[in-house]
Amino acid sequence: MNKQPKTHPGPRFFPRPIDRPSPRSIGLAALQSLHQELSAYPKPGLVSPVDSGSHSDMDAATFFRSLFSLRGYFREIALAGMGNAPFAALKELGIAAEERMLKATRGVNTHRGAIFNLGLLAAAAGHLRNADLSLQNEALAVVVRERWGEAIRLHGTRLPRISHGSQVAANHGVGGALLEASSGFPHVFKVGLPALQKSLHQGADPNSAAVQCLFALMEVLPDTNLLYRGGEQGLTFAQESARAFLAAGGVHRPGWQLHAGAIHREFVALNLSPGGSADLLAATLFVYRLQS
Ligand SMILES: CC(C)(COP(=O)(O)OP(=O)(O)OC[C@H]1O[C@@H](n2cnc3c(N)ncnc32)[C@H](O[C@H]2O[C@H](COP(=O)(O)OP(=O)(O)OP(=O)(O)O)[C@@H](O)[C@H]2O)[C@@H]1O)[C@@H](O)C(=O)NCCC(=O)NCCS
Ligand SMILES: Nc1ncnc2[nH]cnc12
Repeated sequence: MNKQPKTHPGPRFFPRPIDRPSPRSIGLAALQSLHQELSAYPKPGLVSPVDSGSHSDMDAATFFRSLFSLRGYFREIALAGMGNAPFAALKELGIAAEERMLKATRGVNTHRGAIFNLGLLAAAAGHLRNADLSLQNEALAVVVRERWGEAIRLHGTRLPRISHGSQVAANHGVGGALLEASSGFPHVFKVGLPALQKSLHQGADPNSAAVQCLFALMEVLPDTNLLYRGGEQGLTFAQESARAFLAAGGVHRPGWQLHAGAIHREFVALNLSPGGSADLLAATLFVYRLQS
């Protein structure tokens, strides 16, 4: 009999897992990403270990306490994603994490956006791991959009109209965190990730690449924190500052820290803070870690 060499039946039959992160490693990656976002400097108007930017009610220590309170949450929500949990179950975990965060910070909102954004991405990572599917390309985005997108939209219509985000939605007609999540984090996958990867590829160190990524997000994101504090004028100012920084070469220009530092001081003088962009920077760093 003519013996044929054994061939691999191909990916259709054995979707070869490229990456199978455990819930524990997903949780760790989320915390590391939030820590990396906090440490990045200079970031316009935002809190870092160097200063509190435009925030009088919090500093880096507040963020560390907040991070400590979230240490079990991302692992738990990844596990829920592995168990194919519906959005209602994820929401319960998110609300409980928000309560722990507010207790740890004595009522200051440090990580509400991150609990929501990175929580959904962690659940998506758990879901893909359970199905033995790769996390590469836009797989995480597709899971969030297709599994939970509709429920997130519905959740948004039922929220009490008291949050800053919902006031901005009513006054300026932008969708903020809810629209970003329900549509599968387009700013993370189409803006943040390419900017981070390109900057690293061009030789930037991790801190500089994170700052470059933040400016790329700020240039285009309808950031509800900027709109809440500065109205349309504040958002436009922030987007134009980011555009000018990037057009001048961003972090790839020698001495870029002086330019970024000057923008930081302008934001502080105007009491502006791009909190939504900072959250999406953390979400981008998280996706990058999961895919690396
Ligand atoms: C669904 C919720 C997250 C509620 O969202 P909503 O839009 O109603 O409102 P906010 O309470 O304003 O929170 C949304 C936060 O999301 C971040 N964000 C802003 N723009 C965008 C964007 N375009 N895309 C993605 N994310 C965005 C941002 O987070 C950062 O800002 C927070 C600080 O904000 P604030 O309290 O307004 O503080 P200051 O500017 O300092 O105000 P003052 O000092 O002047 O008072 C900080 O947390 C950053 O992370 C937005 O603020 C949610 O509440 C909800 O439903 N939660 C329960 C469900 C859940 O979490 N589930 C998780 C698993 S599914
Ligand atoms: N570093 C930071 N400073 C202020 N608000 C934020 N929201 C998320 N990260 C932040």
